[in-house]
Amino acid sequence: MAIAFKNIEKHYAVYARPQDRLWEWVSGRQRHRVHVALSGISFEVRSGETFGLIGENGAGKSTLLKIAAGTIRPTCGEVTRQGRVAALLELGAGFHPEESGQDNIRFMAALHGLEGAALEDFAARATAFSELSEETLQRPVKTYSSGMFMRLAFAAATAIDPEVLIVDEALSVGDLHFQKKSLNRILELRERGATVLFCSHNLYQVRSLCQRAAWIHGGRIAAIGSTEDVVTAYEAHERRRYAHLRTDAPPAELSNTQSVAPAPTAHTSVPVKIMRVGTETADGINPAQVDSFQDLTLEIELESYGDTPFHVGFSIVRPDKDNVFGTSTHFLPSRQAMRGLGQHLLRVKFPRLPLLSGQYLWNVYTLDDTGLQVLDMAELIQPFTVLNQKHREVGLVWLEHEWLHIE
Ligand SMILES: Nc1ncnc2c1ncn2[C@@H]1O[C@H](COP(=O)(O)OP(=O)(O)OP(=O)(O)O)[C@@H](O)[C@H]1O
Repeated sequence: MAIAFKNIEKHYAVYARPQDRLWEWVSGRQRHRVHVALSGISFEVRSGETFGLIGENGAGKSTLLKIAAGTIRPTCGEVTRQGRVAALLELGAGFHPEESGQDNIRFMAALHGLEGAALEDFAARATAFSELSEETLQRPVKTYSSGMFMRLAFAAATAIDPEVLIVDEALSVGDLHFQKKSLNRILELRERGATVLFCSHNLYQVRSLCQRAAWIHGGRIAAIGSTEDVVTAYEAHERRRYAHLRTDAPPAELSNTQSVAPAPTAHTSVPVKIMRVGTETADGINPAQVDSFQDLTLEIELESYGDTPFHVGFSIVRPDKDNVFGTSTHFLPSRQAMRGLGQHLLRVKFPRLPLLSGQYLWNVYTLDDTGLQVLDMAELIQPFTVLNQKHREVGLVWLEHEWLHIE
């Protein structure tokens, strides 16, 4: 066991106006309401496992991570940790804003009890990892951009080779290069046997990284167990929650090719951008209306702006976002990433498309060489209708089957 939570409760006093806190103190009469952020949380994170926390905004994930890291105390209950813990929670928490980056690194090392050669080694590794210039490292950290702050925070937190790493997804800000570097560092620590506890809204990442997960809902554990079971339960809940947004009509105009611009990611520098997604049927007739068991080809046009190795993934989804089928070049036995500056054209053939009647859309992704980090995405595009006029089966897909006559 690396972290154990036992009956954790966290209550916050919420004041309607800031001055109410003072009035309460002066008058001795309660002027706040109690917000229960966490209640009845008991579970263990096993040594060496990667454990994910998922849930809606405000569910209590960050609060639980802070309790795990010891930066806040639970109102009641107990948390125990084993091993060297590094926490990446609030950006630069624990840094002295007036001091330089370099001094802050040394201060962090001292906090971990390092001295002499060990301290120098820590400082050298953190400095190298941060990729901040000599000039930047000599400036007070209060002058840093949030990206610089993050580099320093991540570098200083992971330079101790933690046995337990606690990461809040708030840290997935910053440029793509550093995000990838941080992710690789987390994977490296994990490979060496570190325990990782992290929260994320990126369910793809949670599925790919975590052995187990917990879904926190309204401050309580709604589900805990194998990642697939927990994420599936959460997705079902999200679908029910957004059921009123369901539509039977495809959201966009039907056309057989859809340009995808500008890049829908938050990043300005997308190394491998999705330029166009199109479909083709064997008979060349309107690919926005496909018959069941007709051949269909998906065409994905990409542009790579450098030599970044990448993978490509897609999924076929229903208008309510239910995944029908998804895969990626990362799942191919060779796992060989693509690379090369310039345009790339990929074709995916679906011989005798086994989808039955209904509306479907495509999600297309470019991913890094680990298949974990999404570089660019085009979601809910290129709607198409499948008509199953020649057959009478019902459902989403036609499954291979055989009727066996027993008697
Ligand atoms: N210092 C605080 N004072 C009062 N309420 C707080 C405080 N910190 C958090 N809360 C409340 O506790 C609840 C849980 O917050 P928390 O940040 O843990 O949620 P979260 O699951 O991490 O959300 P998100 O996904 O948006 O980051 C929220 O309702 C939040 O408003």
